[in-house]
Parts: sequence; structure tokens; C-alpha cells
Amino acid sequence: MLAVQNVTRVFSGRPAVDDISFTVDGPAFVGIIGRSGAGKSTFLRMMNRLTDATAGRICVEGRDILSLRGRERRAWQGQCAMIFQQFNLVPRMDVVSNVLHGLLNRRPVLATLCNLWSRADILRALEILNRLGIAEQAQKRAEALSGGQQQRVAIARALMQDPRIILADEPIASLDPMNAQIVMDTLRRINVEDGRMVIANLHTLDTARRYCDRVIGMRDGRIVFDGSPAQLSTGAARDIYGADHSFNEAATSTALPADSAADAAYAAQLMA
Ligand SMILES: Nc1ncnc2c1ncn2[C@@H]1O[C@H](COP(=O)(O)OP(=O)(O)OP(=O)(O)O)[C@@H](O)[C@H]1O
Repeated sequence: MLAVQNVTRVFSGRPAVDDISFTVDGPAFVGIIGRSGAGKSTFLRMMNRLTDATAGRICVEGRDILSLRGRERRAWQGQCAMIFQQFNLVPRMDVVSNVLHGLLNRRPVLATLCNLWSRADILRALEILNRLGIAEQAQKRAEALSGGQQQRVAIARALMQDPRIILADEPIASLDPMNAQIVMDTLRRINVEDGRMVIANLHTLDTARRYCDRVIGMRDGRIVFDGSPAQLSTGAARDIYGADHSFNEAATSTALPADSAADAAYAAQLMA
């Protein structure tokens, strides 16, 4: 499904991503970990063509998406939705309009400027919000929601694009542990239930171990680990983070609560 072949991105003579290659066969949940500056965001930005690569190919079902131009490039950007650490919602706009903005690059500019959405689009946005457990927030301004709710709105906006791949750049880095768990559970559901590939840059090892099928470790622009969560030992993590023997895993932990009341309530909602 995805083949990353010898991809490099150089900024001012220095490689931010340095000749990386890997393949993913199905709609897996892939976590990318590594210290700040390892090249994780640059890779995601090349995947969705926000940043050009200096060299290499990224093939999705046989098509090199790095070579797409103009309309084809924009169509590709619609197929791989991006989720950001800071949610990137329009704060003063209501939730459902924020979700509808996932359709931006599919409709005429004038219709968007006049806020003209079809009934079918609005119903779909509400359906997605309902699926993510935040339908009752639909009419509130985005800025009135908690961080975790805002990130779920951002996920809803991404789903509105009906993407094949979801790229999440540190999606829980601004959230408290409970909301971090809710957002990660939501991404996992979308991965499992819809069969959409998720590639998430993560800053905590325990999150990568708990949610990912596969973990890629980057250091100085290169892949230094590629394996299952079970293979991600403390020693492997030490290599990825370039740390010495004093490396303490707790420093990369969100300390997710395993059985808090909020988790139980969310789990009940998922099973309803
Ligand atoms: N637009 C740019 N211009 C110049 N250098 C850049 C640019 N974007 C990224 N870099 C550099 O590329 C390297 C990798 O950055 P990148 O943001 O990809 O790392 P990261 O692993 O995502 O780190 P973080 O977790 O802090 O976001 C860094 O040295 C960064 O300074």
C-alpha cells in the first residue's frame, strides 16, 4: 500500500530526513518516535505534499505521490488528512462549520465564502460528530470546547475528507492524560473500523507501545528502529533517543490512566 523509497529532505545543506525507506502493506497504525528535530514532522509534511522532498519516492498503491502536480497534488492532499498538535480549528466558528471545512478543497470558493453547505454535507458532518461522541457540541464555538474535544473536532474534519490515510503530528502533545487517551482511542477506532491507515508522530513511548501495530524510530533524519511495539525495548528506545544509561522511560510517558471513570464512560459509549 505504502512504499517510502530513499526519501531525503535537505534544508540549507543539512538533511532533516536522510535517505529513509520502509513499506507498509495494509492499513496499519504506524507510530513514529524520536527526539525533537529527528525529522518526524518533515516526513509527514512530505507525505501530504506540504514540503517537497529533495530526493526519493513515496508510492501509494504504486503511484509516486511526490511527483503529483497541480490538481492531482491537491486531490492527494484531500486523501491524506492532517491532524496537528494545536488542532488548527477556526476558534470563533461553530463546531459543525469547522467540520464542514474538511470539504474546502472539493468545492467552489464562492460557496465556501458564503457558507453554503448542502443538507447532505451537514447531515454527514453531524453523523461524524455523533460517531465521535461530540454531536451535542455541534453548535458551540470551537474555542468553547476542551482540548480533547477540539482534537476530536479536528479528527471529524479530517474524516469529512474521507481520507485513505490520516497523518497525525503529535496529536496528543497538548492534552492531559485522560484526553490523550480519548483521542488515541478515537484514532485507533478509525483505523480498525474504517481501514484507514494512520501514521502518527508520537512523543511518548507508552502511547506508541499501546496503540501502534508498528513503530518507526528516527534519529538525526534516519530510521534507527523499525519493529513491533513488543520489540521496542528500553535499550532500543535509548538508541532512538540517543540517551545514555541514565535514560528514564518515565520521561517519555503520558502516564495514561488504565481504568479511570472517564475511560469507562468512553468505553461504554463506544459499545452502545
Ligand atoms: N522549513 C525548514 N527550514 C529549515 N530547517 C527546517 C525546516 N523544517 C525543519 N527544519 C529542520 O529539520 C530538522 C527536523 O525537523 P522536524 O520538525 O522534522 O523534526 P521533528 O522530529 O518533527 O521534531 P519536533 O518533534 O520538535 O517537531 C530540524 O533540525 C529542523 O530545524
